[in-house]
Formats: sequence, structure tokens, C-alpha cells
Amino acid sequence: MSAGLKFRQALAENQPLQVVGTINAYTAMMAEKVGHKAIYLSGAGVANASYGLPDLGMTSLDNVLEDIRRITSASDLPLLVDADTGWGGAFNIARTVKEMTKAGAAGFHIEDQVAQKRCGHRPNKEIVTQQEMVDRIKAAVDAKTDEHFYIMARTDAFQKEGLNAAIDRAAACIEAGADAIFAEAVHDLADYKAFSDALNVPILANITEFGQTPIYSKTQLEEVGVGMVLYPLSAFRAMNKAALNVYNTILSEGSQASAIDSMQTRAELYDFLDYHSFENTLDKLFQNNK
Ligand SMILES: C[C@](O)(C(=O)O)[C@H](CC(=O)O)C(=O)O
Ligand SMILES: [Mg+2]
Repeated sequence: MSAGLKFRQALAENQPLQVVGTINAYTAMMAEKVGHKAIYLSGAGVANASYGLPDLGMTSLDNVLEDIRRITSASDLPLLVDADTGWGGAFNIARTVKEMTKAGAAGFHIEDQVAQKRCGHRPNKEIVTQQEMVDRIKAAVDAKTDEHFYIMARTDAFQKEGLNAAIDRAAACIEAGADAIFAEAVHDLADYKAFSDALNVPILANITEFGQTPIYSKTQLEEVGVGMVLYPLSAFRAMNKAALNVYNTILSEGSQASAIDSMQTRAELYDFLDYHSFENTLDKLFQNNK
């Protein structure tokens, strides 16, 4: 079954579908093992975690592909990928679809910000015209090599142009073949409801922390018709805080002892990695060589 089809199946079976950010292969394995059904590679995550860069459109398609491959090699869960603005014009967007499909992604979201993009929850975002965004979606749909590859149109228009203009844009993207709408930086539940009432495809709510959107629960979002809930950087933020505490503790206390409780144990790490079955294989091989 293709990754795209797996994603569609997960969506059909889970309403709303929770999509959790996994910034690397190992966190994807943990998300899978605890029972999540879909995972996400954040553009901010690639920029921040893999390259130490801000989320300002500075990473390349190849940078993101590398992280996709690492994650899809380690986990069978369908992976939704942040494609930012698609890395250029129609031919670049076509390459993005084809290369991400080859790398094992289930689908992507492409947004209507200008190439010099910002995080969706920052002020002063600039967006391209509705026509240019529709052209981005058409280029993506036309380039599909797997009919199930999931194409999500993200609109950042809410901030600058308001609810109705954002819904109009979303409708035009659906007309052009988008499978779903990512309503970025929406604040109120009533606004999510307006999107889902007006549009006949799943709506994604981005419940990223410390941004424009309150931390609505899955139940609250389900009640207003949201089809997917995204937690793009939640685990990443928690990992960062834990790591910072360890670095500070080692420096200030001369030992990591007081931070041990915040750590995953060796046994837990090995469990997620299935370490012992690898070691057993090695032991058997070693015996045979004796
Ligand atoms: C979803 C997002 O595009 C991402 O790259 O993860 C970001 C998340 C964030 O910065 O909190 C966005 O919303 O722009
Ligand atoms: Mg992003």
C-alpha cells in the first residue's frame, strides 16, 4: 500500500486524525510504537533541528528530502511533509511532488506565502495572489506519480485578508484539486467551523504552541468539523527544554545526577530500537564463526 493511501485510510478511520510532528527517525519510531496513526515533518523542524536555521524559507528541497528518507526508513506510519512554498515555480513544485513521493512521503502541504516566507504565526506575512496559489496547486496535482499522494493547500490569508477571503482561496484550491485545507493561524473555533461548513474537504487545525491559535482539544475541534489536528513541534519543544536543563545542570552542579529523572533510560531506548533482537542476531553470527 502506498504511503498516500495509508494516510487516506488513517484519515477515514480517525476523526479527527491527530498528526504528530517527528523531527527525526527515532521520534517517529516512538510515535508509532505508542499508537499514533500519522506523523509530520515540520519545515520549521528541519530548519531549526537539522540545520540550526530559523523558519524563513532557507532550507532546500534536498535538505527536507534527506529528513523524509530517514524517517520513512524507520517508521511505517504515513508521513505528511511541510513543503513550504514548494521551492519555486511550476516545474520546481512538480519535482517536489515527485521527489517527496520517491522518498516515501504520504503527502505534503504547500502554502500561499511569498518565497521569502515566515512562520505562519508571525506578523507581517506576505501572500501571493489567489491565481498564483491556484497555479501552485495545479502544478502539484498534475505532477502526481501516485494518485493517492495527499495534496494539502495551506492558506496564510486569514491574517491579512480575513476569514471570507481565506475561505474563497481555499475553495479555489479545492477546485484546482487540493485534497484538504490547512487553515493557518486561525484563532477561534467559530472560524474553523466556518471553514468546515463552507468547504467539502477535510480541514487541518495547526495546534502549535505559543502561536496565534489557542490549545484547543481534539474534542473541541471535532465539534466544529475539523478533520485533522496537527502538533508540529510539540515533542521538539519538550525535547529542547529537557536538553537545555541537562546542559545547565552539568555545568552548574558538576554532575547530571539531578536531571536523571528527565531522561529516557537505556532500557527504554533499546526497547524502541528493538536493540536486543539485533544483538541476538549478532551473537548467533559470532557463535557460527567460532
Ligand atoms: C506548521 C509549521 O509550518 C511548521 O513548519 O511546523 C509552523 C509551526 C510553528 O512555527 O509553530 C507554522 O505554523 O508556520
Ligand atoms: Mg512550516
